Amino acid sequence: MTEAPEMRRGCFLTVEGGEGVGKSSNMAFIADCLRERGITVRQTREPGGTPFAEAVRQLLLDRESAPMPDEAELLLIFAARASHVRDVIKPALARGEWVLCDRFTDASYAYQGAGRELGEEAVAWLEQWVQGSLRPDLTLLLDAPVAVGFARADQRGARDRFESEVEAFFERIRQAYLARARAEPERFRVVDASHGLQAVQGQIQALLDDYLKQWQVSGTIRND
Ligand SMILES: Nc1ncnc2c1ncn2[C@@H]1O[C@H](COP(=O)(O)OP(=O)(O)O)[C@@H](O)[C@H]1O
Ligand SMILES: Cc1cn([C@H]2C[C@H](O)[C@@H](COP(=O)(O)OP(=O)(O)O)O2)c(=O)[nH]c1=O
Repeated sequence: MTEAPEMRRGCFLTVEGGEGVGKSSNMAFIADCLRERGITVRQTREPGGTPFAEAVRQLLLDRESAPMPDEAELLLIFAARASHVRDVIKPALARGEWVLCDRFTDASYAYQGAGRELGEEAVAWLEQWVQGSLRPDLTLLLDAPVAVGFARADQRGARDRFESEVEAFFERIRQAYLARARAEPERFRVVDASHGLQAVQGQIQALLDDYLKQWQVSGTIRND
């Protein structure tokens, strides 16, 4: 008999993409799709997810923050992540919950590794040190041209510290995300986020249905 997904160790699902592609708009939709199937979902975000990490987020996003070296930005992101991983993500997964996270370490590869041009090596080292073997099981990459994302993000309000960067920064980020998706096709699902919200949600629903079938068939239990 196939074991119900909620009986196993939880699944770690992340949502990634550039600015304004619709991550925040789709988080509740994804959580609802999973809950409708009886799955317990812990919805969270990065940078953030714990009081400490949310304080670091303020520092990172605030345009009035004192200028910081790119290396300091990367270290702050991993400082926040250490708290989030230890206090929220790992305990939830151990309880068998599904963790749905708005951005995770793929964002560090894309924004700091490629956008800030710090390279992959420093990110990979911090990833291993801070996370151990913890990696997302499934990553939905919402992809849209940079100009499309910004036209949407600008409707939302004033730009934060990251959003104030030049267009070339966001082109590097988009290409880095797409390259990561090509390198790990079994983990990534790329969603064409340039369409309207309903069409995007249709794609997401189909991808999730497909993934849930796989999850039920394989009966995967990971041992971190
Ligand atoms: N597929 C879509 N088509 C049109 N507008 C969208 C779509 N997805 C999101 N939006 C709108 O674009 C803006 C940015 O979306 P948001 O979800 O905040 O993006 P992100 O979290 O990826 O930066 C919001 O005003 C949202 O209502
Ligand atoms: C998780 C993470 C986020 N970020 C940046 C990307 C975003 O500009 C910012 C905040 O993320 P987010 O709240 O997802 O921004 P938005 O909804 O505007 O897309 O943090 C990094 O640079 N590196 C990281 O590792």
